[in-house]
Amino acid sequence: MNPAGHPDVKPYDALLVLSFGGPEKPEDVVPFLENVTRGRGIPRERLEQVGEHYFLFGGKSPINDQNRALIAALEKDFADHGIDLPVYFGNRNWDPYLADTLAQMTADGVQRAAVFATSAYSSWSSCRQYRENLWDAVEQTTGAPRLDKLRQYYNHPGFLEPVVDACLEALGELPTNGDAAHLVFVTHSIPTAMAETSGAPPEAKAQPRGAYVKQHRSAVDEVADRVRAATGRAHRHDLVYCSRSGAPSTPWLEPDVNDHLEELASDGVSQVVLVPIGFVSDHMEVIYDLDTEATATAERLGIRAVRAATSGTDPRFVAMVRDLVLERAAAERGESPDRPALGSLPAGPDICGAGCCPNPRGPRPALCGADS
Ligand SMILES: CC1=C(CCC(=O)O)c2cc3nc(cc4[nH]c(cc5[nH]c(cc1n2)c(C)c5CCC(=O)O)c(CCC(=O)O)c4C)C(CCC(=O)O)=C3C
Ligand SMILES: [Fe+2]
Repeated sequence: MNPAGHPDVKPYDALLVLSFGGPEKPEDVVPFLENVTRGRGIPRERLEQVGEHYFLFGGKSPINDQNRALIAALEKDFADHGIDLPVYFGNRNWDPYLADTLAQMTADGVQRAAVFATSAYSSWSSCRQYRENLWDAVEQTTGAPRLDKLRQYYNHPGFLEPVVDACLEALGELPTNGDAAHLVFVTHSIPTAMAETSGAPPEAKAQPRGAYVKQHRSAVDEVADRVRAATGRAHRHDLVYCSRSGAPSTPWLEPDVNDHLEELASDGVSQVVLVPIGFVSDHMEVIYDLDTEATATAERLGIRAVRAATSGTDPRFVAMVRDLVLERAAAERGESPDRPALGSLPAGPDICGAGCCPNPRGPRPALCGADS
């Protein structure tokens, strides 16, 4: 508490919500895809397909609106808790671009901001690439504020508890309350090489190499345990992947959700809940890869599929962001805050380890790490 009796956010004077970005209208789709894939060797064919996913939804991704809704919920939550902290919004791949937002924060006199990225797990794509983006933006901005990226939150109760409830709700929509339903936990596929080096530098033989999959398994087991405790039934469950990209010759994490559904159908499974455990809102991967493509696959196979909700603006998820800011602020003041974490892995570090989650295309400077 600060002298006014409000939670103490010192040394922070702003929060930055950092996300992926997405197109807002059809003309944005191609330039957006160019931003995402510059220098990545994504085959032209794949890009055309992904463009079609966006055009199917009018050329607009829901992700920016969802982030604006999260920010509105955060502003209300902060106000309700007597926290005076402006919230800024910056993206990696689309307007509002991170560099523009940082220039605005600088002009507004922000000195030191906490950064919340809309990506819960560790890997180059989901963590270090955002840290590289922060470095680049700070480099371009004279007098930029100091930025502290908040820890990964895949095992935070405020992230996992809404997922448990979403599973229960989805089960309730199935005949006989999803008695025999499989829980199909889905996350974004990444190249297996990126998955292996996630969490630690390539030369490290020790834990936590392979953090991306380990973190997902820990989250999945925790949710499945809690669903079992609530229903009194042990639902069979698996971790599978969506949105594979890249060259066909590069191995990515498998099985793909559609192949997995084929497998389940041949085992006689007739009900599934698709749980987007890798995502925090219903962006394009969720509404296309799961709600459109995987749902059509399930239908074709005679499997009844219900998709569980993402955290979105669930009040517990919003409160988690507040808790992460307060936790980090306390740590930066030299206190020893509680670090809530569920499952088999401890709360992640505030400062990423040296060389963790390396960039597959070679080292690039990144903010918010022991090697920054
Ligand atoms: C781990 C991970 C997350 C989850 C963590 C996080 O949220 O950050 C994520 C999220 C997202 N990915 C998104 C969109 C895209 N990702 C692509 C390509 C890629 N993603 C990768 C990984 C991830 N991606 C990778 C290794 C590539 C290959 C190219 C590269 O090495 O970078 C491509 C290119 C086309 C294609 O090939 O699919 C697009 C359009 C959107 C926006 C959705 C919307 O618009 O609503 C979101 C939230
Ligand atoms: Fe992606």
